[in-house]
Amino acid sequence: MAYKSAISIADALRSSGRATVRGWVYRKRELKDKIFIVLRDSTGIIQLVFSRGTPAFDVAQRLNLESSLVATGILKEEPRAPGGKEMHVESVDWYYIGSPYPINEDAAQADSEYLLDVRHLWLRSRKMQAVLKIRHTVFGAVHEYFRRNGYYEVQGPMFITAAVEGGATLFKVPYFDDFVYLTQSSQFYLEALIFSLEKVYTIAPSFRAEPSRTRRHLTEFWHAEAEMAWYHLEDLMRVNEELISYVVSKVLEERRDELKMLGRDAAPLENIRPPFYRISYDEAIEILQKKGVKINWGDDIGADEERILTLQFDKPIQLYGFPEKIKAFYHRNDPKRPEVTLSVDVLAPEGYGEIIGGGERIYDEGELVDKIRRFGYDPKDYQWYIDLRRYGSVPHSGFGLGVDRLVMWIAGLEHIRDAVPFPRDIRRKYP
Ligand SMILES: NC(=O)C[C@H]([NH3+])C(=O)NS(=O)(=O)OC[C@H]1O[C@@H](n2cnc3c(N)ncnc32)[C@H](O)[C@@H]1O
Ligand SMILES: [Mg+2]
Repeated sequence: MAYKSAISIADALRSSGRATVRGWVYRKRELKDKIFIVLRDSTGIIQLVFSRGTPAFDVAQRLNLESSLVATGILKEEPRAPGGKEMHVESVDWYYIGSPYPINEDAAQADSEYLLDVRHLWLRSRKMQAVLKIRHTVFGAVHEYFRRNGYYEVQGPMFITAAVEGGATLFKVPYFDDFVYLTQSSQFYLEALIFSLEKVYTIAPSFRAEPSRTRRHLTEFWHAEAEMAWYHLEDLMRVNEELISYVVSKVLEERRDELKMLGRDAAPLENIRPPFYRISYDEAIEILQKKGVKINWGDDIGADEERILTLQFDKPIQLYGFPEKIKAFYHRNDPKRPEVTLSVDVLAPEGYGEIIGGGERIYDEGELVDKIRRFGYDPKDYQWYIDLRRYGSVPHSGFGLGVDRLVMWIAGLEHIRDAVPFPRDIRRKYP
């Protein structure tokens, strides 16, 4: 196969003399005696020059945008070409013309809904390629952080039978002659696993029937969750800061070109290291009220309020101590202030807001059953979860990180859909 001897475009740009490259037509410009094709692969782009009177020129004339080809030629310095080099093509060793490509060169102006309709093709764009590489680095760094710090990777089921984060966002699906829900969070299963492995994590999809279309909600999102036996809120906040700082440092180490490609100013990311700002829910309410926000103690702090808070700080905020009534039933109440919980959300700066939700879990059986009832649930629906408190229960904490939201912030994206290869929300289930 001709393309077996091909080198990557990144390697070609570092080479000289004769070489073979392979990839897809990214741009094409036809002059009377020359055709310029910008070829792309997963490593970059290079200008190919075809001269009239050669068999290669005849092939080049027939190629469409996104036609695939393998070409051999001589590499020459050319400061005006991308990467400062171009290839004068001697032969096209293999090619696939394909149909006229439905996304034209000024695609950036195309309607965003159209680009979502053809996302399976738009993934080939330089912008999406950059996002996907940043996403790859983020996922790898999350795995790395946990594995280097003594966590075991585990998996919870995707089919569950009871709400973790409230019944309003459950997807109910038929299950033979019964029904189940798609998982909202693997948390409860990780809590079972700490009695075996003590520190566990998973990166898996979570599903939320979110009725609204916002720039940070999906109906299917990637959720990095962890649970740690013997950890209290202070330990958890340290883990939050270490994890986020490590992920950001890896993106800065590996993906500066991609951040530049996206026009993302990396300066705000240089500052992301422990300690983050730590403000209580009480302090947050005061800050917001002083800013003229009509909010009272006990109200939830939503996206708009988070935006105002995060624009005040140049690092993530660990917002802790939420009132009991605005957090899920499993959150442990502060023994010194029963009206608040030992909970913490991490808010990303620059207006991005919540990326992590977590806290200490109730570990006393009676306290848990009482709170399940007070929140209007039936303890029978949580029997196995209550069992965890019946046998050798221990203090423990955990959290869930929205990985798509983390990618959205780090890459400086406007909408969470741009952080995901095939995004799903209330009006998007195709392709
Ligand atoms: N193991 C745990 O303690 C996790 C806990 N049960 C939980 O699900 N918390 S959370 O609802 O705040 O969701 C956690 C994070 O998950 C993200 N998240 C939560 N919901 C979404 C939607 N709809 N779309 C995208 N991302 C979402 C967001 O970053 C949240 O901070
Ligand atoms: Mg939350």
